[in-house]
Amino acid sequence: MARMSEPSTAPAAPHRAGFACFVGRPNAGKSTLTNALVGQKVAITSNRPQTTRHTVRGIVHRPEAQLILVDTPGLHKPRTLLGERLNDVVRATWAEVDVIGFCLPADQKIGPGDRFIAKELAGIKRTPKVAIVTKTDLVDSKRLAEQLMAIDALGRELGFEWAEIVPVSAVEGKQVSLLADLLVPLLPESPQLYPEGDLTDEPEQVMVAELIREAALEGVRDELPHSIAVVVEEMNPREGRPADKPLLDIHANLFIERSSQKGIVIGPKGQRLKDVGTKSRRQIEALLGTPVFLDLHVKIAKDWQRDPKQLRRLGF
Ligand SMILES: Nc1nc2c(ncn2[C@@H]2O[C@H](COP(=O)(O)OP(=O)(O)OP(=O)(O)O)[C@@H](O)[C@H]2O)c(=O)[nH]1
Repeated sequence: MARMSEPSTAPAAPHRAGFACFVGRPNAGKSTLTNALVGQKVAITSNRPQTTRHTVRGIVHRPEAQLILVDTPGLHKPRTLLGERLNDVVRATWAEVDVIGFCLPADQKIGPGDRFIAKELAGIKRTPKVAIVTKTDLVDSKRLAEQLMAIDALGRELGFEWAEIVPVSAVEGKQVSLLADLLVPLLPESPQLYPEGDLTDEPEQVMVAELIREAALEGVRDELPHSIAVVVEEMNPREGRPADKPLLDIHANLFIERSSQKGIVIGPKGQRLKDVGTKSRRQIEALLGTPVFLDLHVKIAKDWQRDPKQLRRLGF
């Protein structure tokens, strides 16, 4: 039966936009859920804990809302001063977002690691907290019901109430879009914060560019102290690769200021540039956890340091 479209007299719901971050102990399924929500691989997943080393954002675009997902590194029991500082960074991220999603795997009892995080969450009063039971495909409904009740009890025990408790399976795509539906009303009224079509703000590209720049500067820092800029133009998974043998194509330009610097960067018979490519490729592979094909070109952007337009293009 076709639905008649009638001119709407009700005022349009206000557009909402804001930030959400998923927290939870290692392996709770945060990255997989981010990818499922955004509908494209943006974060780094693996079955080893702690692969998410830096903030990765994915953006869910809807006509009425924009949900920006921030993936924070995990909070850990601090054993060192550095550990404490890192936790400060994590807490600062939590306090800045509009909603926090606390991921708890359905197939594991709430443990000390979860309690540690939940206690921290209790200290962040103003931000709404949504409990997300992940990996529901791994358990039966009885176990799921037990987990939902345990989570409800945990909130009460710590003196706060979950804005929502949502079971999802990112792998089966179950309730993933419902989760987005429930997160959106918790965001502030706001116009779009990112242009349509931006799936991530690509912090990975920035880090990749930085690794290439570091490798390119090695040994020539004195000759070319600040004259090298690197821009990652494209970063795409190679099509047609088997799932267990992915390859990431990265196209990057290495900008120098003058043609006289070209020889230094490229080296005799191109050997230096080759070494820079090999070295940075290894580091990029270690960072992203995937094999990489790196296509590196040297370009001249005349006096880019003095040209505001060029500087902006080069990401400064
Ligand atoms: N069966 C099932 N497995 C899942 C689901 N979501 C995640 N996993 C698996 O759980 C493991 C951890 O998932 P990640 O998304 O990397 O977990 P994370 O919380 O981001 O982990 P860290 O980066 O270590 O903090 C991976 O092996 C995923 O494939 C799910 O919905 N169902």
